[in-house]
Parts: sequence; structure tokens; C-alpha cells
Amino acid sequence: MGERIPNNIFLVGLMGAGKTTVGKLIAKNLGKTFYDTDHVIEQRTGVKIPTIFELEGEAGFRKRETSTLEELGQQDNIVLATGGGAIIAPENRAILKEYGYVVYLRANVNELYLRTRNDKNRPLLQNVDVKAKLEQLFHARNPLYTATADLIVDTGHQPVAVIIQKIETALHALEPSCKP
Ligand SMILES: Nc1ncnc2c1ncn2[C@@H]1O[C@H](COP(=O)(O)OP(=O)(O)OP(=O)(O)O)[C@@H](O)[C@H]1O
Ligand SMILES: O=C(O)C1=C[C@@H](O)[C@@H](O)[C@H](O)C1
Ligand SMILES: [Mg+2]
Repeated sequence: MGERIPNNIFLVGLMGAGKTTVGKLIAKNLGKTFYDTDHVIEQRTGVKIPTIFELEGEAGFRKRETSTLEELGQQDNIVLATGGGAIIAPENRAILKEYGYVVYLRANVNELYLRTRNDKNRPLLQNVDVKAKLEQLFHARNPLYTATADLIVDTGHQPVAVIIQKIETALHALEPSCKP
């Protein structure tokens, strides 16, 4: 970790893990700029993510996600909420590892289900058995989030304030040269 640009915090985890919610507050507390790859992509295209999936397929969205990550990763002193699927591509994982301190917000499938079941802006969870889909995604992605993370924080049954406190405590405990 000593050779990495250490000022950025990248939040990873499944849909509903709380990356956007937690990221905004951490950025405010630490005086960093907040970005969310999903929102940046929506702003640039002028449409919501389900529309990008409809027009360009998941593959088209993933290309946009990688180029957005590449670009934002070059910035300094940011907190970045990544899309839930950003962890899939090896090149994305390399960007995350190289340019920031990676925090995995982990929650179990039941919790994620309760948080996402009524959301219409997550195309992968429309017209499917949401719990079964989340289970499949958890199974496929949990090892990748775990392997990529510098810090894992459980977010199930944890108020957002407690999650933020845990992350900030972990950051304070780091060597000064490794602190984001
Ligand atoms: N610790 C928590 N406890 C209870 N509810 C939470 C917690 N964290 C987030 N939520 C709620 O869960 C929902 C999803 O949170 P959020 O949008 O921050 O997740 P996300 O990780 O950014 O998801 P996505 O990958 O789809 O963008 C929101 O309604 C949010 O208020
Ligand atoms: O888990 C995923 O693959 C996704 C999560 C969201 O953040 C969005 O990036 C998109 O809906 C895909
Ligand atoms: Mg989000």
C-alpha cells in the first residue's frame, strides 16, 4: 500500500450496501469530494441507468463504468461510491487497488433485499426473483469484493452513523503514510 496514491476512498459492495448513503457523509466529514459512478454516468448520458441497459445492454453500461472509473481514479482526495458491479472487471479492480483505499460495505442477502426490493432504478433486479438474484450476485461477487478490499465493514443492522464511525476509526489507525 505504501506506493499507492492514498488520498482516495473507494466504496464497493452490492446494490443496497449503502455506498451512496455512506459515501456522501464520509466525504463531508473528511473534507473530500464525493462522486458516485452511477450518478456521473447518468449525468453524462442524460438518462437513467435502466435506459442505458435497454439501449446498450449491460456490456455498454460496463464500458461506460470502466471509463468513468479510469477518469475519476486520477483525481485526488475523493470518496467514490462505485456501482455494485464495478468489481467484476479485472481492469476495474486494478484501478481501485492502484488509486485508493478500498472499503467493502458488506451486508447479507436478506438485508440487501429489504433495502432494494422496491427500487426501480436497478435494472438487474427488475422482473426477477429479487432475493434469488441477490444471492447469485453475492455468491459471485463477495470473493472479489473481499480480495480487493483494504477494509471490510459489516453494514447489516448497523445504523449509518455507526458504519461511518467504524470506517473513520480504521482510517485513523493507519500509518500516516497510508492514510487516505
Ligand atoms: N446501514 C443502513 N441501514 C439501513 N438502511 C440503509 C443503510 N445503508 C443504506 N440504507 C438504505 O438502503 C438503500 C440503499 O442504499 P444506497 O443507495 O446507499 O446503496 P448503494 O450501495 O449505493 O446501492 P447501488 O449499488 O444500487 O447504488 C437506501 O434506501 C438507503 O437509505
Ligand atoms: O450490481 C450491479 O451490477 C449494478 C449496480 C448499480 O450500482 C448500477 O451500477 C447498475 O444498476 C448495476
Ligand atoms: Mg449507489
